Amino acid sequence: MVKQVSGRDFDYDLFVIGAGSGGVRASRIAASHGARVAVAEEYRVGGTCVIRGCVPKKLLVYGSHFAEELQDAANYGWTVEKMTFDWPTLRDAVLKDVDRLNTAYTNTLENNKVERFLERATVAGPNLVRLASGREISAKYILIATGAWPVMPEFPGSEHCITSNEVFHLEKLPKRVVISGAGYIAMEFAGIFNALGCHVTVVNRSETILRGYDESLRDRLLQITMARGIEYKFNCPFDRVEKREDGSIDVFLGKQPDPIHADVVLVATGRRPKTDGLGLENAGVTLGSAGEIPVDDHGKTSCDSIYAVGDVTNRVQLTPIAIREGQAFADRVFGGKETSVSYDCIPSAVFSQPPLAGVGLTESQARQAFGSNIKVYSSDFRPMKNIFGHRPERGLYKMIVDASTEKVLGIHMIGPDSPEILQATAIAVKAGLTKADFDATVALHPSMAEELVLMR
Ligand SMILES: Cc1cc2nc3c(=O)[nH]c(=O)nc-3n(C[C@H](O)[C@H](O)[C@H](O)COP(=O)(O)OP(=O)(O)OC[C@H]3O[C@@H](n4cnc5c(N)ncnc54)[C@H](O)[C@@H]3O)c2cc1C
Ligand SMILES: NC(=O)c1ccc[n+]([C@@H]2O[C@H](COP(=O)([O-])OP(=O)(O)OC[C@H]3O[C@@H](n4cnc5c(N)ncnc54)[C@H](O)[C@@H]3O)[C@@H](O)[C@H]2O)c1
Repeated sequence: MVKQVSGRDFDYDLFVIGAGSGGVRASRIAASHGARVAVAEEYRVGGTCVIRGCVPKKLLVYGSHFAEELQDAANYGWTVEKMTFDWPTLRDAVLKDVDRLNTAYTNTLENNKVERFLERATVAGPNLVRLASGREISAKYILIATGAWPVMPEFPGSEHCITSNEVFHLEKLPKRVVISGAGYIAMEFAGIFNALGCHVTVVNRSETILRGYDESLRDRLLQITMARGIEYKFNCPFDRVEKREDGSIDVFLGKQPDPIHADVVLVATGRRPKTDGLGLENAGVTLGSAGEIPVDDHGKTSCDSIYAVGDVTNRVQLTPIAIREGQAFADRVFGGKETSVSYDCIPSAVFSQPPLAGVGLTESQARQAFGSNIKVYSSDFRPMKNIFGHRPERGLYKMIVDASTEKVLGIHMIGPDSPEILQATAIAVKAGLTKADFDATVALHPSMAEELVLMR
């Protein structure tokens, strides 16, 4: 059933700008409700997650993790004669998979009869979109799903640095990598390059890595990655970057006279909503201080005919959220369903090595909300896999519980496979289960996940 679509007054019922996670989902669902939908994409259908984010990143994590598996293999009786790694082979295989997904997403749009314009689009009015070719198209609704873009702070020589956009295309594996930032992208690529044998230096302007994650897990990650050879420079803003004649790069930090020598400098200092030059002023939509599009609970902007979903709204920059927002928009506006997105208990993970993952309140967030009326359970253990592999690294699981109701407020973990384990656990936290519910569940032995039902 199509709601509120007034027949043929407009070229389309919905025009979506941006064919990424949110835009593709919204287009497909709106079309399935009977809407006439078009989408514009200026780069490649699939968006950040598929083309230069989650998917190629995770494949590089898998690829680099073989180093650890191969080192440990000898303990299991394997002889690995000569361990060599070829970056172009991994890079090209990953890029080929990106091509496959790009085609799959394009087919999805085609199969759902969503018209595609492979060019940049801007907003020309409340119901009008202008394509780069100059063509103007009218639509009853416009959905902005243009995502975000890497921030490159201003410092001399920034043009010699790369961002996550370029990191998937490196010609050769660098010997020395300097990474600016200590958030998701920095920690994930620090792990990838370190595992592949590069010397990695993480430079951060503060002392905090992975703000928002539980402190004990962050400390554990820091400890393990330092032992693995990653160097950290904290409270060190970039002063300038200079390129030498041999193509290598000198990174000067703060007032330190001696530079760090690098072959690649990756800047991972956050992503800004992609609204520059989008023409939103033509529809009276004003932007927030970070360049984001402010929206109400249903994704509606200050203009009744314009909605926005995903990273461009700068709420939670995660793919499953962009997808949910796109789905909820299409179901509500074109399917007549009163749906909205719940932002409570969003599970998230950092695919560092080892990975960490969390859902719900961290210990310090719970203390802020509940004072001393919380209980913290933890399991600090050495995974069987690590013992056998002669790895001293320990896993750490934490459960934060409301002392009055025994309700589990948050679960946080670092250790092998923690994102896989956390996804299932997040169901229990979202459902509001108690510590007693966990305790009543029989352990699945031997596993790392059994620690969750054995915590004291
Ligand atoms: C390196 C990296 C790793 C990540 N890893 C994860 C992860 O593991 N898990 C996770 O949940 N999230 C991850 N993310 C975040 C995730 O990719 C984003 O949250 C998600 O892609 C946002 O979806 P979106 O639809 O809002 O925007 P996008 O997917 O960015 O899509 C926006 C699209 O709009 C297009 N566009 C922009 N402006 C215009 C215009 N004017 N005209 C036409 N087209 C336009 C862009 O080209 C793009 O294709 C990662 C991000 C990065 C950068
Ligand atoms: N596994 C995942 O789910 C995943 C992976 C990658 C990215 N993402 C999403 O993409 C977003 C962007 O990732 P990110 O790592 O670029 O951002 P981030 O917000 O995670 O980290 C940014 C880092 O840069 C530092 N920083 C910020 N401004 C700076 C400046 N001007 N100079 C120096 N340092 C500065 C911050 O202190 C922080 O350490 C994330 O917030 C996340 O939502 C998710």
